[in-house]
Amino acid sequence: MNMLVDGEWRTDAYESTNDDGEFDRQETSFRNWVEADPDAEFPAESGRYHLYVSYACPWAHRTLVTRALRGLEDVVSVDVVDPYRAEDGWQFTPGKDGTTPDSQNGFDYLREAYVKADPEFTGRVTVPVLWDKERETIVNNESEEVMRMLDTAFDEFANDATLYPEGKRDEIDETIDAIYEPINNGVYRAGFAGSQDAYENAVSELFDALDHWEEVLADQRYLCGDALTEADVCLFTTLVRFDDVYHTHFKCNVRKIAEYPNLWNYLKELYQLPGVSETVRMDHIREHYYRTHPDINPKRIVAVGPNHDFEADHDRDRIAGGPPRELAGLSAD
Ligand SMILES: N[C@@H](CCC(=O)N[C@@H](CS)C(=O)NCC(=O)O)C(=O)O
Repeated sequence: MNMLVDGEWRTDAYESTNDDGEFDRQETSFRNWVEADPDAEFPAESGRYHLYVSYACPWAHRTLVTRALRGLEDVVSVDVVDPYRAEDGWQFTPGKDGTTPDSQNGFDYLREAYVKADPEFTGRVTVPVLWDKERETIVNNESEEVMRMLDTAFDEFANDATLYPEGKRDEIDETIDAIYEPINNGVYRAGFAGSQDAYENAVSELFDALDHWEEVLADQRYLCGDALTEADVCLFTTLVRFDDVYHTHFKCNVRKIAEYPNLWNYLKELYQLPGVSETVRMDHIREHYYRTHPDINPKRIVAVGPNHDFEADHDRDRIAGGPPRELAGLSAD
């Protein structure tokens, strides 16, 4: 695998599975916070912060969905890397459909932004990255924290559709934690497993968790009750990729999401919220996964199905609750 070591790009640097063949996800390293306080080190301001993302990445996708749901498109800018991550890591390939140049630094590779932020940086070069245009540095590259900052620090510039309402915060945090290991990271633990046991454990935990949430969603609108929250954003970005890539490429093939009536309708409802469909680029998702992991898919052939219609009607209005008023009135198209 490829990473930076003391600011130098290395292609032979680390093992991502442990001795039992289990996938180990590394900790991210830039952990500063944007705050709604003009005296903070990183104060929330319109036009000051920038996201580097890949449309392929479920972690980066959380930040894009939050930005869309809070109406922050004109407040926080975005650049999009090439979905295909080759030897040199995430790359800017303007001209390829759906990608952008690096509008902030003019770099060819995302790793250059990491080195600019820390010339001695050691670690993986991951998306998402929240970049501060004023200090010219990385604020944070941990998706859960970037999502939280977009949702809570920018209220002055955002709509009122908070995804982290007071009174629900503990439950939201607990739910985000509860779905992380078996579901969000579980698909990776299955896909990158280096042993049969590690794979089977991951898959069985994954489908137990999906079965559980399928039941919860039978008579509850969202993961934490009547109101849409950050926990739903976190589940959404895994569910929307599931049948196209995790089911086949990561061998998570006990069931498809489309075979779970409640999860499937819930997924369609979230997809149809204003601004969300624009954040879903299935071409980038497919290309990234099928081409970027040659140890799993050596011929790099990109699977073409299943072409779900996420715009099809959903049945979630049968359950109490619904999207926040700010979003309910807007049409998805
Ligand atoms: N914990 C991080 C994980 C981010 C992450 O692993 N992103 C992947 C893309 S899906 C990445 O950039 N991987 C590059 C690499 O590992 O070299 C977060 O949630 O932000």
